[in-house]
Amino acid sequence: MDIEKVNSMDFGEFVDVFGNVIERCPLIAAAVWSQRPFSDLEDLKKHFFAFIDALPQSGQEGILRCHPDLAGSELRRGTLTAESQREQSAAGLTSLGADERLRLAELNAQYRARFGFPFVLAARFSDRAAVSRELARRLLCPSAQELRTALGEVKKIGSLRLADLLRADPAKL
Ligand SMILES: NC(=O)N[C@H]1NC(=O)NC1=O
Repeated sequence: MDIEKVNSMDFGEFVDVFGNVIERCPLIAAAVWSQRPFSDLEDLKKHFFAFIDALPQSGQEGILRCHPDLAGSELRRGTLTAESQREQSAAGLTSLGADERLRLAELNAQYRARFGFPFVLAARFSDRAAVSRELARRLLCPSAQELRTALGEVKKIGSLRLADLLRADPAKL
């Protein structure tokens, strides 16, 4: 899909296509549509990220709370979004043993209790061992730093999803 195609989309089509660039936050795509035309993919990505950066902390935490746990109950129940399912599969989180799943569930619960939002990590840049390691490490970080790190991961996830939609090299997005 090229940028002319993106710029020609009406509101409904744009939100259908880009509504899950930021997990379960179609409002962001709805707001970005108003900024068209976009000069290129980089410009499109910048608008998604500028919206996130402009939110108050409560809104940024809200975005994090829209993310399902990694290897959590939604994965078990089969209720993840298609994108999240693919990402969690790519990191090997769909084939964890019972012990590993339990350990991740405990760490996820500790993280949520400490920060008030779920642990977010771009799973496609990771694997099952790195997810637990990173979760244990970030659990010890100061809250303000952790909010910044988590939003950085949301942006990595969004970049990869945009790259998939536009079939571009994520490094150039
Ligand atoms: N909790 C969390 O990080 N979830 C996200 N990560 C990812 O790569 N896809 C997701 O849904």
